[in-house]
Order: sequence, then C-alpha cells, then structure tokens
Amino acid sequence: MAITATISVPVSTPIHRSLPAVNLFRSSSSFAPPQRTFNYLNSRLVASSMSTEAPVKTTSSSAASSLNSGSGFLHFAKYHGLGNDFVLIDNRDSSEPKISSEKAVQICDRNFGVGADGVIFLLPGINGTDYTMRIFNSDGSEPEMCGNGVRCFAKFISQVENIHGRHSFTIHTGAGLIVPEVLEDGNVRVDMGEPVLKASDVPTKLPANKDGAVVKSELDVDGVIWNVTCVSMGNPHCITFSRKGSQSLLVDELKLAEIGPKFEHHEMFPARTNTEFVQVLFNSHLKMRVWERGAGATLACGTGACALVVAAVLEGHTGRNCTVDLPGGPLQIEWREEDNHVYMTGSADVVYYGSLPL
Ligand SMILES: N[C@@H](CCC[C@H](N)C(=O)O)C(=O)O
Repeated sequence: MAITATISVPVSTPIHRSLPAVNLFRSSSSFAPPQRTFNYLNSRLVASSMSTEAPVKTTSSSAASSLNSGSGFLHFAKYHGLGNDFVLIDNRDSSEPKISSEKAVQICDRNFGVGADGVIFLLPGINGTDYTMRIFNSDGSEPEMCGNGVRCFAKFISQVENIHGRHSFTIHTGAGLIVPEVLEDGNVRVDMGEPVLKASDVPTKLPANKDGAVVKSELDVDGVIWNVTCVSMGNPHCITFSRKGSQSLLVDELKLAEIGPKFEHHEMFPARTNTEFVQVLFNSHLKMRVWERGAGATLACGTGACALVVAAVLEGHTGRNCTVDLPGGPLQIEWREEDNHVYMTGSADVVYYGSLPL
C-alpha cells in the first residue's frame, strides 16, 4: 500500500500544507456539557461522581481549524500517552469506524504507514454516554479497552469540541463505562472501573484460588516457571514479579521479544494476554516492561499499569497508591478501597495532524 500523508505539526506557528477545504474538526453546535446521569447497560462499572469545574468552550481553535478535509482523504491526529502512540480519527458522524481493521494495520506499520500502536475512533455515545471509543491494535485485533488510548481520546475530544479548563466525559468502551477527566495541568485522570479477578472472566484457564482468582500461580513457559497473577481491566493481563525460586525481576535484563509472544499465545490464555514484567523498587514504586497482545513491546500500557498495581497489592508487594515507571514515563495509579475502582493519572499529548488518501 502506498500511503502519502499531509501533516500539520502543533507548534505556535502551525505549518499548514495543502489541506483541502472543509473543516474536519467541525465545531459541534450540539455540544452539551458531559451528562452525569444515564442508563448504562454494562454493570461492571458504576458512574463516577467526579466533580468538575465548568468547562469553557470557545468558538474556534487554531489547531482544530488547521485541519480541513475534502473527499477522498482520511484526516487524523497522532497522539501518544508516554510513547504508546495512536492515530485518532474523528468518527462522530457515524457509529461504524471509517476504516477497516486491515487498513488500520497498514496505517500502524512503522515503515510503510504512519506508524502507531493502534488506531482509535471517536464515535457517538451509546447507552447514554457522551462518546464511544473503539480501537484496533496494530495487528488489526480489537481490544476492549486501552488506558493510554483513553487519555489521548479525552484530549482529542477536548480539541475537536474545543473545550478548555477542567472537564470530564463518559465513554462507552468494550470494557464498560470509563470516565476520563482532563485536569487543569493537561494531565488526564481516568476512573478505570473495577478490576476483574475471576479466572474465567479474565480469561485464563490457570487454576483459581478459593476466591476464584489467580494470584501468584505457577505458569510454565517453555520449561521456565513464572509466578503470575491474572487481572482484567476489561482486557486481559498476566503480571509477573518473579520466576520460581528467584528474586524480584530485573526488568531491563529481560529479552522481551523472545519471551513476550510465548505468554501472549500461551494455551492458558484463550483470548491471548497482555503481559507485564514488574520490578518492585519500593512499596509505592514499581517499574515495568510490557508485551502487549496485538501490539508487541510498547513504551507504555495504561490498563497494564492498573492491573499490575492490583496484582502488587494482592501479592503483598505494595500499598494501593503507586507510581509505575514504564519505559515511556510514569503513571500514578490508585486502587481505591472505598469503591474498588482503579484510578490512573498521566499525560497524553498530540504529536501532529495529518491526512491520508483513502
Ligand atoms: N496500550 C493499551 C492497551 C491496548 C490494548 C491491548 N493491546 C490489548 O489487546 O488488550 C493501554 O494503554 O492500556
């Protein structure tokens, strides 16, 4: 596939190159502040009562108005959350993604495409939510959720809807209701809902303990026994802090590309799995490397960081409030006792705007 792209870089004097003439990032006249009451069908998550300050919506945005579209072009924004990078597509005018999973694979290709860990679609909300998020991994598979992706998604909505100040949205995802809040400092705090520990729901075939969970169980990967805990944040995660009989992992020494795929495709994980290799630095500070289902080694995984803090608490390594160092930077994760929800706070940044011939 030949991909040619036009890009606009978000600097103070934007570079605008030959973009055709219809505003892609249309200012939505139907915008209303995020709703707080809705009838949501997926009961895994409960609506957050996060308070927000009134967002400010202005009439124009230089970044948004720099993106003009014409027929035959796919316009996108490239974002990253700690180096976990995504192509975001404004899909508010349709409930079906504008491009196929095959096209997403081509776009994600780092040599022949734009290059990304996934493609994310901003779709109309359903079940009373403000918006729907769908995502294709770089291999074309569709995961239920993406933590770094949802922070990028929130910043993307702020941009296309031209909202400033502190504000939050309700997002329908394959993992249920997710509530990101864009903070004054530009970081995004996300109510990621409750972790799922029941083995069959993660899903994993590993034998469960009396509570139905897989905590510090043994997993044989090509003759090496790893101690693993399995957690779903809507998508499946296998977390390991050590091999059997050895001390805490030194994650920088792992040959991730060699061992990651063996976890991902292990017969104990019928829906494949994301795997987090974790080193305990202190009782509130962890370091991780990740091998993602459908995307391989990435610089960060938000759902993975949430899942590994849950695993760290269950295994007795840390308290419920941790800093997680990922290859691309830190995330602050809290597994709150009062509501059993996991909260993730971190950055999300636009890289550039572009357009591709369809
Ligand atoms: N990078 C993401 C997770 C994306 C989905 C994952 N590859 C899967 O298939 O479950 C994150 O930040 O959570």
